[in-house]
Amino acid sequence: MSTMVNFPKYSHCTLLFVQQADKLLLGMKKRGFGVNLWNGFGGKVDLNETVRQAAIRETQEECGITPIDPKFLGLLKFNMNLDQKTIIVHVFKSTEYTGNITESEEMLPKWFDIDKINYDVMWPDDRIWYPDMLKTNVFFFGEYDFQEHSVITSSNHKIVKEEELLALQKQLSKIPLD
Ligand SMILES: Nc1nc2c([nH]c(=O)n2[C@H]2C[C@H](O)[C@@H](COP(=O)(O)OP(=O)(O)OP(=O)(O)O)O2)c(=O)[nH]1
Repeated sequence: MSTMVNFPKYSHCTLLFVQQADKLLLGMKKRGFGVNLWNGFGGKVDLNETVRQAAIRETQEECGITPIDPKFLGLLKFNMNLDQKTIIVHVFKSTEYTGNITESEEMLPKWFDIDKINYDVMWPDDRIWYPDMLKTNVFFFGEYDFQEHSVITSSNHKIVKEEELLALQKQLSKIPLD
């Protein structure tokens, strides 16, 4: 039985990664939630857009590129005790993009060697699910209880089938994927 604490208020976010061979494009968040942490590109889904549209838009806004054919590969559910809300994050990955990588007001983008990713300067859950996110054709679901923004009190990460992920997406989010 799950011991996770679910809060009534949900917010729906995206996170998009660009991975090419042994490199991953990340951005250092320059302001707001998760400031100074390296992360994929993303943010809140706006009214009247699909989750995938939000993932593309946020990436364009934050680092100037348009990701091609982003694949939906994971869902993260964060129960934030401090803010008394649950954040649902839809995770995507692209291998191709158009445009030039540029710094924005929100993010400083940089390519990392995958084997040199420094999880000490990232959200604490990232070290749990990145290894699966970095694989090909692996789909995952994770649920995390946060005490403060840097402290996880319980976690549950699992690999799922793509159909299960799509069913979970429908269950957890009223916003359509496409
Ligand atoms: N890697 C990782 N990303 C997380 C975690 N928690 C969390 O919200 N995120 C991501 C999801 C979103 O991409 C981002 C938060 O979105 P945001 O607050 O920057 O949203 P936004 O760009 O719409 O911001 P704003 O315009 O309202 O300032 O952080 C986490 O634990 N790990």
